[in-house]
Amino acid sequence: MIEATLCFPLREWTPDERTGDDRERTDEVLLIEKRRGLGEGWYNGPGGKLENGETPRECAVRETREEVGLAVRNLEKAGELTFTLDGDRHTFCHVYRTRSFDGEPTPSDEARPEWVPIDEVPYDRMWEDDRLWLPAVLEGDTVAGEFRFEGGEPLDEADFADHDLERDVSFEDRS
Ligand SMILES: Nc1ncnc2c1[nH]c(=O)n2[C@H]1C[C@H](O)[C@@H](COP(=O)(O)OP(=O)(O)OP(=O)(O)O)O1
Repeated sequence: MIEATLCFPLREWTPDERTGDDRERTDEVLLIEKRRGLGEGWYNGPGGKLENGETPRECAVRETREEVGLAVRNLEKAGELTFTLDGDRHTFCHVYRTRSFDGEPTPSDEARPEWVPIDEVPYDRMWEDDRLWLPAVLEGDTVAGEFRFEGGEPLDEADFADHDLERDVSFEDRS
């Protein structure tokens, strides 16, 4: 089974007096438009597969740096998601959020970053399961879930079948 991570950097959006942009204050989340690999063309958080010897937290920090050039710190564990394919466990994904980071997001070969107000997340351009668990993560809750896909590899072309989801979960493993 693949072990992977997702990281959702958050910031408070403040009105811009210079440009007169005075939309209501809201949080924004840094999403990426994936340029290659699994989920290509869809929005997601920065993240990817663990490398040898790496902890999930180290992986989330590395992937966020590699994909969008942001140095994230103080990651808070927000979710544990299992994706199954045709009844077999395919990917186990650790989800983090953070409000601590240095740098400005910049595009890479893998990803185009975009700050998005949390009430405008483009769920119609994301993995089908994201709309089920990401709102809770962006609201500060914790989640654990299993999301079942059917139809064979690759996972991003399989059909989303059903799921189980728990909120307000505590994680024994603080990785
Ligand atoms: N169903 C679903 N919803 C939301 N997010 C995901 C899924 N399935 C997934 O695999 N994912 C996430 C988990 C990972 O963050 C990415 C997939 O990682 P990938 O881009 O393949 O990993 P990298 O290590 O960056 O890839 P390569 O470097 O090997 O190209 O999607």
